[in-house]
Amino acid sequence: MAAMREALRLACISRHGFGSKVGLQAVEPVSLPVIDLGLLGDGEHSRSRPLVAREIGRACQSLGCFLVKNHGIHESVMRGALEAASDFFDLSAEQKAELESKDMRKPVRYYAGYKNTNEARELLKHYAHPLGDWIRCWPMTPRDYRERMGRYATDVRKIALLLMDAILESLGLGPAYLKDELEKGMQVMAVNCYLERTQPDHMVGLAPHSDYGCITILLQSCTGLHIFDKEGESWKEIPKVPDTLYVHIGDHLEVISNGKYKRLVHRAVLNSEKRISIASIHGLSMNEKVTTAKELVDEQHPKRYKESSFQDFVDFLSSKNKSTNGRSFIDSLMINGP
Ligand SMILES: O=C(O)CCC(=O)C(=O)O
Ligand SMILES: [Fe+2]
Repeated sequence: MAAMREALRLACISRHGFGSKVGLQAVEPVSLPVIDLGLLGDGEHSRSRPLVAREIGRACQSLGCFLVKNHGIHESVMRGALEAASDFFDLSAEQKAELESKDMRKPVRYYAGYKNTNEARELLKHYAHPLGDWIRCWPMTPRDYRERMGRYATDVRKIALLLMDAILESLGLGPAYLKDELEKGMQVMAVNCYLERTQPDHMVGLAPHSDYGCITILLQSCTGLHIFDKEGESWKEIPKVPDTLYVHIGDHLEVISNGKYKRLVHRAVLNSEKRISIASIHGLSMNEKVTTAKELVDEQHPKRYKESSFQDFVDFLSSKNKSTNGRSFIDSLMINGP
């Protein structure tokens, strides 16, 4: 009887839909390119650098994501960040509620999805760059949260800058392209905690979406991230590969590249254990407009996106469901519509 109910339930859930209801249907792990960052960091004249940049470009253009190894972040720093996050979510509901807000504009915000929705997710979102400006707004408890998360934030940002440099190079944009803007850019950390999957499982993780920034670097305690593979038209699971970090493309890189590199639609599902993920989102600063590189616009490739800033994204989120007709942020930027 239970098996029949399960079979019926699986048959009811659309296999490829973008719907937020995520069942237990089998989702294959995806095979991801693994980029050796050790070969990128050797300075601009390293012989391997152009090859690695090309490899990154290929990954951006095909799947829209890849893993990085030899990234230089010590295992203890990554473990420390995951533990600090876990310790924060272990605090009492009252303690966490002190940071609770529905205001998307707040630089530090706690949100418990299970309170009002069927999302079994808690989120602590905080700005992280410039770190000195924001860290004093981060949670004061657990006592070592700021130190442990701060160390990871600093390290992961270095990787983001290195990767953005290589990604822009792979687009044929000069070595100084957006260098200053990225140096001054935003880093937002979405620290997520998903409850373990229980039966009956009417709860979901995180609904399908793309991230607003240029790139997202994700650290996870166990599997639960799915990406939408456009070619296979199916969801695929991101494996957890020891010592690697996972990277995917956000809306603003799609805009810069005039659609050559597409944002990656992804979702999170529940695991049989509590899951922590830390998504570090990197882009230009609050009021800096992101525009399509003019080098990538010509008669055959007319400009496809309007310019926008991080502030525009936050405003968009704040007005969602009021005036956006269910459209995503990137849809709202497309000159000829989605
Ligand atoms: O938990 C995950 O794996 C994904 C999190 C995510 O997509 C986000 O925070 O934007
Ligand atoms: Fe995301």
